[in-house]
Amino acid sequence: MENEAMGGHVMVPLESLSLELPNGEILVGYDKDISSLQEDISALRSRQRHLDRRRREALDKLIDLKGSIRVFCRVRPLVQTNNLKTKSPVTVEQEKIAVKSVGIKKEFSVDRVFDQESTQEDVFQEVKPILRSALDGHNVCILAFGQTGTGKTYTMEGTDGKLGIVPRAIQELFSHASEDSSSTYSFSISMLEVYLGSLRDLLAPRQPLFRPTECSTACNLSILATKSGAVEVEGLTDVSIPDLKKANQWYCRGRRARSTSWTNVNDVSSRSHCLTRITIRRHGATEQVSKLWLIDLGGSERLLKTGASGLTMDEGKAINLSLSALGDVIAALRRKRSHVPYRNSKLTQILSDSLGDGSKVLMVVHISPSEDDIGETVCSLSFAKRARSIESNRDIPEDLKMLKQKRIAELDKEVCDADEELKYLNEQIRRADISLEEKKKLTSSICQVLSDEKGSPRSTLVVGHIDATESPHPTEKAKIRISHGSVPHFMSSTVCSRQRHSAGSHSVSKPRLTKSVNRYPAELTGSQSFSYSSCKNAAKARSVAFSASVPKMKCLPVKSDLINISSNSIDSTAASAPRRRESFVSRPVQRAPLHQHRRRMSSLT
Ligand SMILES: Nc1ncnc2c1ncn2[C@@H]1O[C@H](COP(=O)(O)OP(=O)(O)OP(=O)(O)O)[C@@H](O)[C@H]1O
Repeated sequence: MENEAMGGHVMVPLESLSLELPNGEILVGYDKDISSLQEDISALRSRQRHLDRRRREALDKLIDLKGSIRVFCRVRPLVQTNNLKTKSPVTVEQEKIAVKSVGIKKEFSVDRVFDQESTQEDVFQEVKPILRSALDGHNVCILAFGQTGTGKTYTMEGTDGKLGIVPRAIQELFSHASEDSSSTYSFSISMLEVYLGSLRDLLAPRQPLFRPTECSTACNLSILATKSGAVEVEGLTDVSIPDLKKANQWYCRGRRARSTSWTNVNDVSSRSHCLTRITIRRHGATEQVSKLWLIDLGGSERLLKTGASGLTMDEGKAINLSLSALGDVIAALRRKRSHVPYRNSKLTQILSDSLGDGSKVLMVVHISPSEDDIGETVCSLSFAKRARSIESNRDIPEDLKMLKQKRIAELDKEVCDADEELKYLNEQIRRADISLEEKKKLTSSICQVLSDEKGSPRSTLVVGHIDATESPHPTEKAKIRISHGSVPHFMSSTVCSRQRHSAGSHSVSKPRLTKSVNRYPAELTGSQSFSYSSCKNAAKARSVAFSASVPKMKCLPVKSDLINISSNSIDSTAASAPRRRESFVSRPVQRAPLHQHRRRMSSLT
């Protein structure tokens, strides 16, 4: 009987596995399989490291070319309170905003304009690349700036169903971390508010409500700078966020703490800066730590309002001071000045290690399209112009501009291609790791069975389960469940079999077609199998070139708790798939005794 499926179980000839049997005989195939698999994984990992390095370099160049301090402008839709009858003085193009009204005619250039119809998704797509920089180890700052009511909180936090940058960024970080098999990441979150020049920890254990003028210890945090230049807020709560759910819970809690102050203390949040910090730890050969700051700045209209008094005036002054200090710092960085005035405000002190060299800054300036707000709109755009790190395209000669655009497009493509290929490699490594694990488990199970039996090689082992209808001659006696570790009586060697075995080990068996095990055994359906040669898209096509150095692979299904080692006659999918038999069938001397064992098996059925 050729078919070794018995009682719904697939019988696996041991010559398909490479093991040292108790009698000293070596069965070739299995160990080699594991070591080849390990080699494959190591080749894939080395390709992954190489690609990741290339992607990082390209992304870094890309962001620097686009400007390490970038400025976007978002125009809020008109709201009921605006004068809807007059025509909006603001007109926009992709990178330009013109403000025209009586006595005013100004034009501003930014890196990207989001008009009134732009969605949260549109904005986030442009933010995404800078998040990769944060994951790559750079400190990153994303700031929302603008007059009160122009949509800073809408852009950063969003609303239900229209999530803003912060929740999307958190989601993106976790999603990337789960896909990247080259490193492991861990994240933690802190949230604080800068109000009237003091720092308030938004994630601190709850305390009785207090008025801002009566700040307790919770808002007297101080800023420390380490020798290496890193900045830390002393005593600031930093909560580890192991998963997205926990991250969102803590973020919501911080938001609530901010709005509670607002409710109870008369509009505090619109007169404070709210800072969310995600600390990213990338664990690899060395640990890399970076900070992602997501900042909802206080409303800038306070700069222009002079009629305020009392607490409102103090708040206005505080915001005025910190925003102009921020403008000074960014302008000094842009001009590459040797002295950068970080110490002029708490806000710039906290951010001093995240605005300068090696950091990436993105400022989203918010404006209102209404005629009523034209003064504040011009003011906000002037701030943006000062902050922008690169010369506007208008000041660059046409040929240089084209050259730059070309280079940006090339780098963009390089990053995208590398990303796609990395995704593909990650998946391959994940699958190969699963296969390796399964193989190791199988080996140890087989060793267990063999050592239990002391000195008698078995011809076949049942290591999986198949549909009973596909098992032509089920014989209960012939089953060996590896998990039980027990061996049926018929599997024990007899005097005859031992004689045959010793005779056979000296003779060359006739070439008989044996059921070989796939290198990556178990239920190899088309969708589960993977190889470079099956690549369909560009990234996959590139992998084909690489496949010359990496052997083709097939994988185990993730959920397989029973390993179905298929035989040709049982698994038609596997039968049609290319098999790697050479490691098993080309050693007749080693197969001989097993071949004879199979004959004995056949006679039992
Ligand atoms: N792009 C937009 N699309 C739809 N609604 C928006 C948009 N921008 C802002 N809004 C709405 O305008 C209102 C004011 O927005 P938001 O509170 O975000 O402004 P803000 O700049 O954060 O104000 P503050 O400085 O007082 O915190 C909100 O109701 C918000 O939902």
